[in-house]
Amino acid sequence: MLSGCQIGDLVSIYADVHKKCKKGFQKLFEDEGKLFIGNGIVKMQRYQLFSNNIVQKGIAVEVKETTSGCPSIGDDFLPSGTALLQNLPSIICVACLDPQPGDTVLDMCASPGNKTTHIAELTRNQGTIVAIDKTKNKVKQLKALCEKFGAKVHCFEADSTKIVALSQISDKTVCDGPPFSPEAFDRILLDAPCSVLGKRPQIVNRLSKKEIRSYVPIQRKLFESAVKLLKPNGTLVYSTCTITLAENEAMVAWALKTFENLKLIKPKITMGSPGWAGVLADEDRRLVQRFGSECDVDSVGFFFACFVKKKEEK
Ligand SMILES: C[S@@+](CC[C@H](N)C(=O)[O-])C[C@H]1O[C@@H](n2cnc3c(N)ncnc32)[C@H](O)[C@@H]1O
Repeated sequence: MLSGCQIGDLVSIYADVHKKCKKGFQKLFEDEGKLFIGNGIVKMQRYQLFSNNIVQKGIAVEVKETTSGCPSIGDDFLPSGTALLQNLPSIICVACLDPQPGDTVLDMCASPGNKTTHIAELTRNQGTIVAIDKTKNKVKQLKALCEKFGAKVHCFEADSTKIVALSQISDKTVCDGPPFSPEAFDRILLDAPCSVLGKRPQIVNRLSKKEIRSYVPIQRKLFESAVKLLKPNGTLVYSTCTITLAENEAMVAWALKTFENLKLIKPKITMGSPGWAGVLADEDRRLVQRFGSECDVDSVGFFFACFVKKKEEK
């Protein structure tokens, strides 16, 4: 922000891709990593942003136009607790989990709880919903969001790769938290930790190839827990907000090969494009749902697949 900028001035907004612009820099910043992203109106002056001992909170520049075309939608857009804005594929993937009143549902990787609250809404708060996340702070966020929306959810801090009991537990219910008896849930959402390459807008990504590849082992372990915890005839939705073949189609191919009792099914809503070629049979590619830049629907990069657990024949 240039010296002399006044509240109400129209200014251009740039991303500093190479992180070279120092806080409080007074001269015009020039760098090849300076990327124009939109225009806005000044709401705070330099001294409010850069003086010592100032708690930097609030809106400094109100965005009016963006190169991405996305509207600026903050917390003030709608009254608190009335609606939660989500990207289209995230909404569709929970709609395809199709939770019903009375169902016992597990959200294995739930924080901050966007999909959990949607699940509660679809069950009309008449299901038994269990939501897990790995760290204390994330569970705090999850509980806060559920509370804000009046979603009746049992939230627990746990590693979802380690939540399956070795055998049936008779003296406790899923509401008491993990470990859970095998085959305890009607529906399971595995919205897996992933390389998040589908996020938009994404001006720059600093993940190394090693980091991008690091998610598959944990996704497989989570999948193993999910299959064990699913009731026969139960529904499992696996989703990621990334675009790699390894975390998406290849994960589905691995699951179908590893768990003979798992069947890929056609989702209730099919707005996504077929999966990428290479690892899945053509009929299976048509069942999985891929979203992203080269797909028909204009949305973030996202992937999901719906499975049903076949009943064992006796
Ligand atoms: C894609 S985010 C979930 C987003 C969430 N479903 C939503 O819609 O708001 C993945 C989450 O998985 C959590 N996570 C990662 N590893 C986990 C594990 N082993 N057990 C449980 N949660 C885990 C992360 O903390 C993160 O919050």
